[in-house]
Parts: sequence; C-alpha cells; structure tokens
Amino acid sequence: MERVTSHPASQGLFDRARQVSPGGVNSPVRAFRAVGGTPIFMRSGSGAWLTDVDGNRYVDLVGSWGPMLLGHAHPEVLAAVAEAVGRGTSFGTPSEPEVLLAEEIVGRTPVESVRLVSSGTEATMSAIRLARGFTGRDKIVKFAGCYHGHVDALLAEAGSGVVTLGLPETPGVPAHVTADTIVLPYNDRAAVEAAFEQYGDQIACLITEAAAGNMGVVPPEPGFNRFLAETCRKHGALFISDEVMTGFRVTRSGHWGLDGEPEGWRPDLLTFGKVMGGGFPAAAFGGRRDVMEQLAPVGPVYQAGTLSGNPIATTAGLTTLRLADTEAYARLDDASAQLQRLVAEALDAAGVTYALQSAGNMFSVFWGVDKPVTDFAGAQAQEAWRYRPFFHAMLDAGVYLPPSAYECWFVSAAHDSEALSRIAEALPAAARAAAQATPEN
Ligand SMILES: Cc1ncc(COP(=O)(O)O)c(C=O)c1O
Ligand SMILES: N[C@H](C=O)CCC(=O)O
Repeated sequence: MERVTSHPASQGLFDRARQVSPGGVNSPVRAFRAVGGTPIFMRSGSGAWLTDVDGNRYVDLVGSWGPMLLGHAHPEVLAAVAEAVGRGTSFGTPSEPEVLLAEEIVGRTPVESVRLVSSGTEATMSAIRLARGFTGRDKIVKFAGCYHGHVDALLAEAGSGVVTLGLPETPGVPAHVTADTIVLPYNDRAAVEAAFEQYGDQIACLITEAAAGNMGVVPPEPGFNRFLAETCRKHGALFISDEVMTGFRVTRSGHWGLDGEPEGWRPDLLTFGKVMGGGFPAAAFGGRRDVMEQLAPVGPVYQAGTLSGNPIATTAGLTTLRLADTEAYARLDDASAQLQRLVAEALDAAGVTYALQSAGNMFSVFWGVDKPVTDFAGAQAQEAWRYRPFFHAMLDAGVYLPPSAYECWFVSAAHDSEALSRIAEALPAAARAAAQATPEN
C-alpha cells in the first residue's frame, strides 16, 4: 500500500501561515486541532483525488466540505469557467448566468423566487432578517448542534468548528443579539411545542438544517420537518429549511426530495450554498414569492452584495447542476453505500462500538455509542478521541477525511472503484487503531 508519511512542504507553509494568519488557516475546521498534527496544504485535485504540496495523493472524503459533487476539476466545469473568465470576471450588473442559475434552482426545488449571495452564512443571515421583517417579530428558534454559518444570532450551541474546538460560546456576540434566540434539542417535538406554546406570537422563524450534518450526521426523525413546518404555520412563524449542505447533494432537489415533495408541504424559505457554486463562492436563499418580495428593491427589507450573482461563480454552479443528472446521483449514492458498507465491515471486524448514520448519501460515524444518535447531547457523548488515530491511519494510507469527528464525510460522483479500493485497503488498520485508542493518545 502507498504510504504517506512525509509533509515537509505542508509543514513549511503552515509555519509561514501561522505568522500571518490566526492559527494558519482561513476557516477553523481546516486546522487539525481536534486530531493533532499539521494541516495538509493541497496543491491540486482531480476527480476523487487530491495531491498535496509534497506530492502525496489522497482519496478525498471532504470534497471542500460538500461543494465538489462531481469531484475535482471536472473538465466541463473547467471549460465553462474558462470561457466565462475570458468574458470578464465581475460586472456589478445583472448578467445571464445568474438568471439561468436562479431558473435552475427554482426548477429543482420548492422555491418560487431566489436571491443569490456569496456564502451560506450570508444566505441564512439574510433569511433570518427577511423572516423578521416579514413577520414583524424578533425571536428565532434553532436546534442545538445545527450550524448555519457564523451568523451572530445562530452561533449558540452550534455544531461544526464550534463543537470541534469545544467553544461554549463565541466572545464578540453581544448578549442582546442572542437574547431572542431560542435553542432546542434536535428531533424533540415536545420541546418545540412547549417553546411555541410560550412564545408563539413572538417567534419570527424556526431554522433547521434539513438533515443535521454539522454535529455528525443526525437525520430528522420521520415527519419531523413536516411537523416543524406545520407548527410554524399554526403560530404565524416562517419555517426555514437550511439546505446549504444537503441542497443538490442528497437528491437533485436536496433533502426536500427525500422528505418533502411526496407529502405535499413545503418550507417558507430555504437556504442553499456549497454544490450550487461548483467550488466557487455562490449561495442563495429563496422561497414563497410573497415573502421574497419583501426584499429590496421590491419591499423594505434591505439585502445586497457587490459580488452577488458573480458570473464566474454562477457559471460554475450552473454547469455543475446541469451535469448533476440522474446518472450522476446514482453513481454518487452507490459509491456512498459501498463506502458505508466498507467502513461498517472494518469497524465490526476490529470490535469497535459505533453508530454509522446517514442522510441520503451523506454519512458519518459516531464512536463508542451503541444506540442511534438523535440530538446534540447524544453526539457529544461519543468517544471522539477514537477518531484521532483512525484519522491519522487513514491519512497515512492516503485517504483525506474531515479532521473532526463532528463533520460529515462527503463522497462525489467521481469516487470510482480505484478510489474505493484505496479506502478499503486503508480501513482495517485504521479501525484497529480506533479500537485500541485511549482518551489520552
Ligand atoms: C447547513 C449549513 N448552513 C450554513 C453554512 C454556512 O455556509 P458558509 O460556510 O458557506 O458560510 C454551512 C457550512 O458552513 C452549513 O453546513
Ligand atoms: N461544517 C462546515 C460547513 O458545513 C465546514 C466548512 C467551514 O466552516 O469551513
């Protein structure tokens, strides 16, 4: 088996990066704080593979944290981007690709009208403001362990890097900003009912990940999202489904395609990001036309962006979505199913106790738990320390996993038998390392 043990160029860049950037990274989840060691600096990607600055090759199971649905450097995406770049990179005017991308989103999801932005954080922040403007109410409801970007009011008990780094709260968020945020346990209908019983006429919106992926993967219990939408409707609040991670990934219409459409209900607003940018900064929020038309310039709720709808990002996103056809989703789902089976076999053989949880083709492993994880408390009760040696054994064997036990593993439509074979070879030793781990190592 090809071994990856040497990272001098990554180490050198990391040393320099730490001199000029906090922690040497531009997003905390990229640091290896939870697993130890030096973050790997990648130089290039192709299909399911990444190559680092030392020339080591890895099968990528991070996929840029979700966007790379088709794998890296898809030739048709690159060609479309190159052509778009040749026409100019930003005009600050409306342009055709943003109309085409908006039409594609409206065609694939339950939104009637959509506003393009540049990050998932902007999308959720704007959706919250719009919900408050539309309802004239201030309170918002979110779930512990869900992450909606680094929006001040939504960082309370957040997942992703916040839980990975064990940050109880984020300094710099004034108390009055979170005073109107109600945080509830995920999948807990009774807690939702009680909160709406008490504050129903003050709640502007409830926001939830369409399937939680930022505390590890914790799917909504059957009917939970519909229950949330109905509870919101009963109390005059808006239901915001955050599909930044799941959107256009778990089906062509996102998680909505798994739990929405056939049951005849829809969220009032949805947020998107990641896949819809094809590896460039593009995101969106959209939903009911009457709500969206509260946005400036039609309505009074202000929201804007110098690079919103950027022609390069929208071209990359549009090309990605057009290539993401039934066959691509079938390949992706199949690769994910095979990989989940390989992981389960290796962990079983090594005698590890675990829960492998999925939402469509997204999945993750909870370590040392013997029953399904349904909420943040359950996710935090795992033996996350077992992940450290597992992660490093996989890395040394040429498989790049998220450097945190609380993040989702992302497969792409380019994960072929060669990529899966590399992972299959790496898993047994990594599973044994997890089995032998102690909290101290
Ligand atoms: C569900 C969800 N919402 C929002 C965000 C924020 O997106 P971004 O990192 O593009 O700001 C993320 C990821 O970071 C996410 O997973
Ligand atoms: N879990 C985060 C998003 O889904 C990871 C991306 C980041 O914060 O850099």
